[in-house]
Amino acid sequence: MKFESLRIAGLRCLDGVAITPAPGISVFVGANGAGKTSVLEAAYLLSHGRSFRAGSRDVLLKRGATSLSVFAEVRAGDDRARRLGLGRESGRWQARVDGDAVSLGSLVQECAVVCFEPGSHDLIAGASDERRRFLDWGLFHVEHGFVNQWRRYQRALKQRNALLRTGAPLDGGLMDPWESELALSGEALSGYRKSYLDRLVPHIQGFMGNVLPELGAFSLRYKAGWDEAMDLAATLHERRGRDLGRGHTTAGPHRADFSIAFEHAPLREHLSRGQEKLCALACLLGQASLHAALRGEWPVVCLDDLASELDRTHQEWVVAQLLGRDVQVLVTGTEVPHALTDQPVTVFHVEQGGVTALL
Ligand SMILES: Nc1ncnc2c1ncn2[C@@H]1O[C@H](COP(=O)(O)OP(=O)(O)OP(=O)(O)O)[C@@H](O)[C@H]1O
Repeated sequence: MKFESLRIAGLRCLDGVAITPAPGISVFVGANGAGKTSVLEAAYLLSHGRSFRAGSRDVLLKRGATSLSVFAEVRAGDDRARRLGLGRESGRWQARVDGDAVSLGSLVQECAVVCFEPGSHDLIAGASDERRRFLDWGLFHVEHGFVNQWRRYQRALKQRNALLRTGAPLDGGLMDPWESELALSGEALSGYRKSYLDRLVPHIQGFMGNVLPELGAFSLRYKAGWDEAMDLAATLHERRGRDLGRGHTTAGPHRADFSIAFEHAPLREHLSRGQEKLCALACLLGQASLHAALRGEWPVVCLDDLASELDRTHQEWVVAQLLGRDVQVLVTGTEVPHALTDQPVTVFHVEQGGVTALL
C-alpha cells in the first residue's frame, strides 16, 4: 500500500498541509518542534485509529481549533485506489472510505502503516497491552475472522465485568451465558494469535539475526492469559469467587502477553535500551514482511527520528533492507540521515506547521 497524497488539517501544529509522498523514500526534515513527527502521526492515525505517542486521540487536535482531519489517497498492490479519511468535528470522530461514513475498524483495515519511533522499545520493555496491540493489529489486517471474535470477546468481557461489579450471585443464570461466550470467543482469539505468531516468528528471526547477532538464537514465548492446563471455560468458572472480589475478570486473552529471549540474554532485563530498540525494529519489520507475504504488498514503513534512534551501522542496515523492496518509506530527522544522503529520496521541509517539497 502506498500513499499517493496526504492532506492534514488541525493536527497538532499542522494545518492546510498537502503532501505527495514519493513511492519510495520520503524524508521530512526540519528543526525540533517543527511538526515532522506529526506528519507520521497523521499517516499512522489512518492505520491504527490512534497516535503512536501517549495520550488520547483528542490531544492531536490543534490547540484552539474545532476540527481535525486527515485525508489520504492510497493505492493498493492490486492497483485499487481508495480515498480514506478520519476527522473530528463537533466533538465526534468520523471515519470515511471513498466518501462513505464507516466504522473506525473498516477504515483501519484499508490502511497499513508500521512505525519505528522513539517509543518503540515499549514493545519489548513496556506493558503487555503494547504487545497485544501489536499482535492484534497484524491479525486485523491478515485474518478476516479475527475481528468478529475480537468484538465478541470484548462485548462478553464488558458484560461479565459489569456483573462482577454489581456482585451478581455467583451461581446465577445471568453469568453463565456471558461466561460461555467469553470462553468460546477467547479460545478462538487465542488460537488466532498463536497461529499468527507461528507465522510471524520466522520473519522476525530473519531480521533479528542481522541486528543482534551477538545475542545468539532468538525465541518467542506466547502466554495465553490463563493457565492452559485447564480450558478457559473451566478457568473462568473456577475464578468466579476471586474475580468477584477483584471486580474484574482476571484470566483470558485480555491478559495475554509474549516474551522474547536470546541464547545470551535470556531475560528482557539483560537487554540495553539500544538492544531493546533493535529488537523492536526486528519485530516491526518482521510484521511488515509477514503482511507482505500474506497480502502481496508491503505496509508503509515510518521511521521517526531515524538518525537519533540507531547508530550509523544500523541506519545503513535498515535502509538497505527497505531499498531492495517495493515499499513506501516515510523518514523524519533534523537533517537527511547519513544513510540516505546518496540514495534516491524526496525531501520535504517542515516549518511552522507547513510542509514543502524541496526540489
Ligand atoms: N495539540 C497541539 N496543538 C498545537 N500544537 C501542538 C499540539 N501538540 C503539540 N504541538 C506542537 O506541535 C509541534 C509538533 O511537534 P512534533 O513532535 O511533530 O515535531 P518534530 O518536528 O518531530 O520535533 P522533534 O524534532 O523535536 O522531535 C511542537 O512544536 C509541539 O509543541
